[in-house]
Amino acid sequence: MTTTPFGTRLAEAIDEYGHLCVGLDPHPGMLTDWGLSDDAAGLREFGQRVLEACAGRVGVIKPQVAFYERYGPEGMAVLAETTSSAKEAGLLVIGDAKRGDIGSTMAAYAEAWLNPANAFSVDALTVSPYLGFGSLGPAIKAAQDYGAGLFVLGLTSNPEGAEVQLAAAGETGAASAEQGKETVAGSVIAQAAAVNGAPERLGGIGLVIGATTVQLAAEHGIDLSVGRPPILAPGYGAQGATAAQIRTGFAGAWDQVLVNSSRGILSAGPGVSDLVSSVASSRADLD
Ligand SMILES: O=C(O)c1cc(=O)[nH]c(=O)n1[C@@H]1O[C@H](COP(=O)(O)O)[C@@H](O)[C@H]1O
Repeated sequence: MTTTPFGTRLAEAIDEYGHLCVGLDPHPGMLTDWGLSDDAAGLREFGQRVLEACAGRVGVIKPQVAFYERYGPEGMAVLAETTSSAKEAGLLVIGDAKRGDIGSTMAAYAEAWLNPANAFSVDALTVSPYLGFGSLGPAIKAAQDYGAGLFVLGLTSNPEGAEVQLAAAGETGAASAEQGKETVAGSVIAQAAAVNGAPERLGGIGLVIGATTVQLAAEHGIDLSVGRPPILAPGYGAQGATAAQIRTGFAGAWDQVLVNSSRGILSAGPGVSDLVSSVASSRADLD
């Protein structure tokens, strides 16, 4: 059975449901605010309510793995269950696990998260290239083999990211980068673009570019539209970026962008109808 490539599936989801991605970040304080227990049962109920609010209203959700991992095996079982229910409801799932390791270990992470036969299988995974872009090779191969996607951390939304991401690129990275090659992030972004080639609509190897930091791309001569990577843009809402700033910041790359909102949506809970209203107003704000 051939799977439609992730870039194509994501482009269709954006066309149908717009640019909003809802983040499932069940902070312990949020479970309490929702009147739920701070355990796996609370986590399960949280996920069911968010999925009910999202199904048929957004195209993509992004569970943040750390909030499940902290409940041990029971939490990870809830993650697998929530992911599988989301897929059944027609949602694309980005697993936000930010994996990154030496190549041989990266291959095992890629199998765990991208092989559809495995319990945590997601449509796309967030990965860190800061052990060197080449260390992601096995994950890129797995993504291509399984028709899955990756979102490679480029310019992250947190202010501390700049000390690494905007440092001068070393010899190897700079030599292989054709644009924005002066910085580490520019080199990473250029190498992701090279893997994508020239896709019709969106490639399978995406980037994470913070909604709060996107202006750094233009300031450092980085063209985000080369290779048409899908772009996951966290930072809308709780971290302060507005829809107007995001549209201006991404400019010509806007049709590649998926804007994540986690606390901005979830703080409307615990009622499903309030979550639905919050999803609708964020979608209208962004679209
Ligand atoms: O990869 C991510 O999703 C990510 C990258 C980044 O640069 N900044 C960032 O905030 N994120 C994630 O996006 C989500 C943002 O959550 P809110 O600030 O509550 O909307 C969290 O799950 C973060 O882990």
